[in-house]
Amino acid sequence: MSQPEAFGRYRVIRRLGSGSFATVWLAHDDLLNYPVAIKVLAENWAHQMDIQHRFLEEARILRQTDSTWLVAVHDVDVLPDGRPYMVMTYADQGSVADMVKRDHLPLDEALRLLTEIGQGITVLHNHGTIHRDIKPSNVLLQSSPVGQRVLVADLGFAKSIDEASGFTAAAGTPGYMSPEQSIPGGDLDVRSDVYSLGAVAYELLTGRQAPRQPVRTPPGRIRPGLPPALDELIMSALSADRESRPCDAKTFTDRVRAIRMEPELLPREEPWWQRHRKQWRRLATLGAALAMMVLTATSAYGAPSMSLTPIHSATHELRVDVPTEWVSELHLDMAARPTAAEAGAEPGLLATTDGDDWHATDKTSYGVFTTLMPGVRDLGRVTEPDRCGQPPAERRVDTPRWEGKVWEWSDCSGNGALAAATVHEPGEPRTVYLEIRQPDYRPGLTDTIIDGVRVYA
Ligand SMILES: Nc1ncnc2c1ncn2[C@@H]1O[C@H](COP(=O)(O)OP(=O)(O)OP(=O)(O)O)[C@@H](O)[C@H]1O
Repeated sequence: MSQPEAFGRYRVIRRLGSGSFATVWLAHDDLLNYPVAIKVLAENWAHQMDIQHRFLEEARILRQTDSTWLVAVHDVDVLPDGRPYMVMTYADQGSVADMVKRDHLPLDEALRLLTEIGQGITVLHNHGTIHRDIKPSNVLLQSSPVGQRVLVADLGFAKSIDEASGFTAAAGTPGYMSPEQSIPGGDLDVRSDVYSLGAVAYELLTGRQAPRQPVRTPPGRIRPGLPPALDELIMSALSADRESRPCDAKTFTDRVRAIRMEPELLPREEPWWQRHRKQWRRLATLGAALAMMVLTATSAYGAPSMSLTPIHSATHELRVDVPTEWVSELHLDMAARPTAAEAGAEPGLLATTDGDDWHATDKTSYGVFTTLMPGVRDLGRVTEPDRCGQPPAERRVDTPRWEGKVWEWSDCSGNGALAAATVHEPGEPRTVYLEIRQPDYRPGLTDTIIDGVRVYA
């Protein structure tokens, strides 16, 4: 697609992206000296009256609501070839979808985003509008002098509450839309948006899309330590029966806000040394004082409230979430075992209760070792099956993010359980090798740790 020079008085800078119906460009308003985003309806849709009507309706709703929590529309016009366009606030920090892909969000940050998204949807509900397509990629982020602002966007499927109670065509995005939205002719109300808010909440907290209906796994099972009230709220929002959901976005948002205001409900996710990790990173190993601190926490092994701490490699290429109780020592360049090193494993990141004894399976040490290897490596080339005096149980990893294999020794020479895994992102010729040593055999925890691994380019 060639880049136009300008739309009216707005000088085009670059393309921001395209959706099903439109392309969005970054442009500059030279008169007011301000960047704007311009959404132009695609040529193939521009002459369909119903699509054109929907496009202008989106612009009208955004103009009329004029809210801090919604993308603002400053102007609409039509190009000489008949394509309508709208001039919007430019969200310079991408979308919540980018953010979730990039980072494991601290709980308070996830709840802040959720509250602000909920406020945007509340504005729409008060205006008499159902959004019908709430998802992380439709929530944009903008820098502001007082911090980051959330802007709910893309009202392409929005519908007036009055019209939605009659016949409504199926519309929305699978994975985020309520069960009733997928039934053509189903009548809708604001509780469809509450379902989508529940799905967004699930993803913000776990980094994973909410499961398909019926949803049986509460987010707290994937991210241990969430306040039970939050688990309950999200599971109720994701109910197939809309009578069981909070009755509108305001009710949902008020409950999120109340949970966020109860400090005792929030586990401390970030130990103090992690907040100063730049200074600590200079040290290869944390000292004995920290080891003492963590020894006092060992009674919490396996407790349902166990929290995870994100750990980054020195180059920030790798991130892994490790049970906080295991992080008494942090080694940024721990050598891999000889077999793994021969297969190309670099020295890696180790968070553990005892780094000296990490490779000795006849000694007690719990934690997570992770490193990167070039290419797609089979586990059998990276580690040996006879490490714990018994053959491992083998299973496959097959999640939307990771493919690979895990070997698990439920009792490794009487010193707890050991898991070794090689995983790669589909189509990515780069393997993450992990070793997880834990006091007892919990494959769910192994899966949570693997699922939380992130590799940055
Ligand atoms: N106001 C804006 N500021 C910055 N980027 C924007 C803005 N509006 C949209 N974008 C970006 O432009 C791209 C296209 O957006 P658009 O809303 O047309 O489609 P989409 O949401 O990606 O897909 P679909 O509408 O098919 O679900 C997206 O990457 C979106 O993040």
